[in-house]
Amino acid sequence: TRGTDENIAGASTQRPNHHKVLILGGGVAGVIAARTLHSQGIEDFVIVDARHELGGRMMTKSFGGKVIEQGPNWIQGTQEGDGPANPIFELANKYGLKSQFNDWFGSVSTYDATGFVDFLGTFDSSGDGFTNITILAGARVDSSLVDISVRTGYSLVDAKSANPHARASEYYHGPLQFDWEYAQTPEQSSLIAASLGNNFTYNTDQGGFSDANLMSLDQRGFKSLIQLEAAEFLKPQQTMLNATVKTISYSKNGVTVILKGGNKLTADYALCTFSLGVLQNDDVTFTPALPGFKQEAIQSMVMATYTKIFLRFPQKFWFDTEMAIYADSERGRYPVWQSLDHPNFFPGSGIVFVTVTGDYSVRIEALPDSQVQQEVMGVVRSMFPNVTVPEPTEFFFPRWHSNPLFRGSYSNWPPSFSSQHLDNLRANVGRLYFAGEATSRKYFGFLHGAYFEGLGIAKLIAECVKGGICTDMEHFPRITNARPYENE
Ligand SMILES: Cc1cc2nc3c(=O)[nH]c(=O)nc-3n(C[C@H](O)[C@H](O)[C@H](O)COP(=O)(O)OP(=O)(O)OC[C@H]3O[C@@H](n4cnc5c(N)ncnc54)[C@H](O)[C@@H]3O)c2cc1C
Repeated sequence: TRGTDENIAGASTQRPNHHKVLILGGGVAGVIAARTLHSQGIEDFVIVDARHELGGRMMTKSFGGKVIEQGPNWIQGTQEGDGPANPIFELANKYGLKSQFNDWFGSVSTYDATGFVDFLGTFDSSGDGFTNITILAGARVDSSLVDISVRTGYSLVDAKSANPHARASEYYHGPLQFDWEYAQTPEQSSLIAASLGNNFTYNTDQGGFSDANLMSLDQRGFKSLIQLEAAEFLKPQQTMLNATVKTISYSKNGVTVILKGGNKLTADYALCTFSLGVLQNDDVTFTPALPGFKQEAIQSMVMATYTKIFLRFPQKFWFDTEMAIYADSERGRYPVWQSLDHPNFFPGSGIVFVTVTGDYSVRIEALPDSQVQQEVMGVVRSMFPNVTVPEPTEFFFPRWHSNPLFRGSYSNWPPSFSSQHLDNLRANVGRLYFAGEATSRKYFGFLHGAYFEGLGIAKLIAECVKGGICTDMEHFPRITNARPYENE
């Protein structure tokens, strides 16, 4: 139990309190930042994390005799030929991660409140608007037009979802694979950022990796790839686990961090990789308060929530496809189902899970488990009216939005967030730097976004540490309108 808040008190003699660099947070961004410093010959750093292990949102759970993923599950975009590779895919190959291609579009059954109803025709045609909406977004970027919401974009390309079947299809994989990917609605999301984000990851013509989604089934957990990578270079004194940061003081000369329990760490530089949600919720106090441009950026990006609800039954009674869509009259009500009791995944496990997102996730987190279970079972029974469905033997869902170490699952870019806001979200303040999935302009929301940000920002810090040029990252003190609202 190295480095708990309690035992650090007596550890001041064992470990120095001053370092060249403090890496706050040991998720993908933090571990890759540490590896980057190490590869630049900088060893005087320590990763500080509140949890008992590295990996951050890559978090597992034992459920129904299997190790299941509470957080990320898929390598989104892999590699085509010798094109650019998703670095998470490269780590998966390096560590022999057990994974399986997940057929999101070709292995789908469709249901509504009356039971099985074949609306695959509607589902397939809901993908047709995809090209149109990304073309629309690209044209707006080329002409420097302002951003609009994905909903406005859908309407402009005439991809209007008029009934529950169409709305459930849109939720799952409408033109931009919507809520199920972005964890918020088309109304809440930026057309430009969602379109470009999709292309940079999935579209090989636009520099993307591939359109494949590889699902981790590894019983060491998806997290094992980042933990194994860390084990290759980290020395025991370079991690401090079970250590919660309460206060970060920063200046042009250095950074001081106070942990829960009162212990103090100082450093020449610090990299904060805490989630956007943590920064938004004042879980950590900054002294001095972060400057206005930084606070506006933090509060303008959105921390969305994506919730997988797991159920285990004595035996399988459901669809034989990998996926199913349930079209409720209320959009976003228990819409996307995945069978883990499938020959490709965990046959014989009796496990199925359903995903909800955005405001619906926040809603269910406020309810007791028993009520959520009751609602979910109501849906299951309406999907399978001819089956006597028993209660599940196990039921679980994580509460990402309420978790003080995350406050949501990943960021989503709203239409009111400008490209300059992203620069401001990324920018350093004094010797305090920021990195994580939310600071990635191209790959926000993804594991590879966290990876590239950890890498890129740690390189900047390494240049500073090594005494090279250390300039402030570009930021915009004021983001202004092209035209004033009052023109008289
Ligand atoms: C439900 C869910 C599903 C997802 N699905 C996918 C997917 O399929 N594919 C994909 O590519 N991405 C997916 N993601 C996104 C992916 O998990 C993230 O982009 C990535 O893990 C973020 O890494 P990070 O290093 O930026 O942040 P984190 O992993 O959040 O790391 C930050 C660390 O800071 C620590 N911390 C926070 N506050 C404090 C504090 N006060 N003191 C000390 N430590 C603190 C945390 O414990 C954490 O370890 C999913 C995420 C979730 C939650």
